[in-house]
Amino acid sequence: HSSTAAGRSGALSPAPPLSGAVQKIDVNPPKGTRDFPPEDMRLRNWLFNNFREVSRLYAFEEVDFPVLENEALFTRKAGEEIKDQLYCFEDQGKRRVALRPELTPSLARLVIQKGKSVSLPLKWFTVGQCWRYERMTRGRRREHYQWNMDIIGVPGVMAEAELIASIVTLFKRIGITESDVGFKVSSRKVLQGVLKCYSIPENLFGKVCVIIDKIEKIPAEEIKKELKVAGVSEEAVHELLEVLSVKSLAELEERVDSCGEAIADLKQLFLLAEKFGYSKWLQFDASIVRGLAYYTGIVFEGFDREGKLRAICGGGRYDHLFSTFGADDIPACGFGFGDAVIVELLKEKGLLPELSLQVHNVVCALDEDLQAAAAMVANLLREKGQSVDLVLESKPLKWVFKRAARTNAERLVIVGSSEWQRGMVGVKILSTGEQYEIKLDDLK
Ligand SMILES: Nc1ccc(Br)nc1
Repeated sequence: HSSTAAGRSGALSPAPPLSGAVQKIDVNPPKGTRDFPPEDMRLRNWLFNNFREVSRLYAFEEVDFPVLENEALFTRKAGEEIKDQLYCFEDQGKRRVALRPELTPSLARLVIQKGKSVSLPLKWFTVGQCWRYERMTRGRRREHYQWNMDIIGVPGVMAEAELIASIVTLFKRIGITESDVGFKVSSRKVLQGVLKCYSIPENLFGKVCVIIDKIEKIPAEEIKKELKVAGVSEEAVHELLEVLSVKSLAELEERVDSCGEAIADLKQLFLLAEKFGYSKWLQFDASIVRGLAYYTGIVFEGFDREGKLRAICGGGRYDHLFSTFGADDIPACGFGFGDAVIVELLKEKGLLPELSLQVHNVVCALDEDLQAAAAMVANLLREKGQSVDLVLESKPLKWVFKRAARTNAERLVIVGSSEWQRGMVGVKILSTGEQYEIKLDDLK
């Protein structure tokens, strides 16, 4: 809304074209993006307030970053979809910039920027909009909001256990139980072990994980071909795919002796899950790798047990992200929790909350020259912390009653001239219909 003098006086506002034929703008938001009209915004605020409350319970500090970042933050060379779909452009200063597709690189950038001025461990959270440029052929969204929680500076799996605990807390708060969702958990150290066994160079690790993450999305032959093109030997490819189909930690222990570290981490995590009281939510699943190149250890994703939806959330350990930005490495882990799949799940489970506009008072003047008096009454109530929907034009009482019903007002405060002369106002309690007069000073 223009608050400049020009806006008020209209001095600079353009004159309507003489022809009167004004081309109607497209009132829809850009392709792949959403508006949040009041009802949708109430649901979003309800969800985000739960994100924030859980973050507070776990003593995480809120941080935020620009949605626009230097493109270099995301130009990893591991063939990730997130890179292929980067929403990037050259700005008017000829800088290569991008709308962030995820939040972790921004977080790492800020941690490096803060350097020695922050003491570890850091526990930071943010809720931010993330973008991708998806060819509209697939008609998917190009933006979503993610809740991110990250623990920076803790090498042990207590950090991952704490992060998963926070997500369990969130699920419980919104009515989701372990019969609705679970977490598939694995460790990328399993793959690292295999690659080492077959002396595949370390620098292929990220790329191999990104390819393997597509295992349920593209045929195995395609996976094998991409791995071979990436430089993985035939026998290593075979062993990789074998390992991914292992069904239990015990079986993994038997099969691959190079997974010692992975198994130790996973055993520790399942033990901690027991202590945290959420072991029923977890299951080992060797095929879980996640599609981000920078994970290096435990990885996990929240899934719906009916198998109808995409992953609800996902995360893991990323101990070398900082060195890819030219800084000293700091052990780190975190997760992202999107705002879309969870709403689909709540719909499926009939758990969407009923959220309506709630107003304490509708205040109206019975005639034009009492508008100022009505404004005084509104001000008095607002100073007492009460919400007031002040009727801003003279309207028939019938209109006011309808308005009060639509805003679920608790009561109607009517300013009429005879009452006002006596320092009184009329009150109608809308739930009971009870009606009475009250001295202005006694209005609370
Ligand atoms: N990374 C990303 C960004 C935006 C959407 Br929608 N999905 C994934």
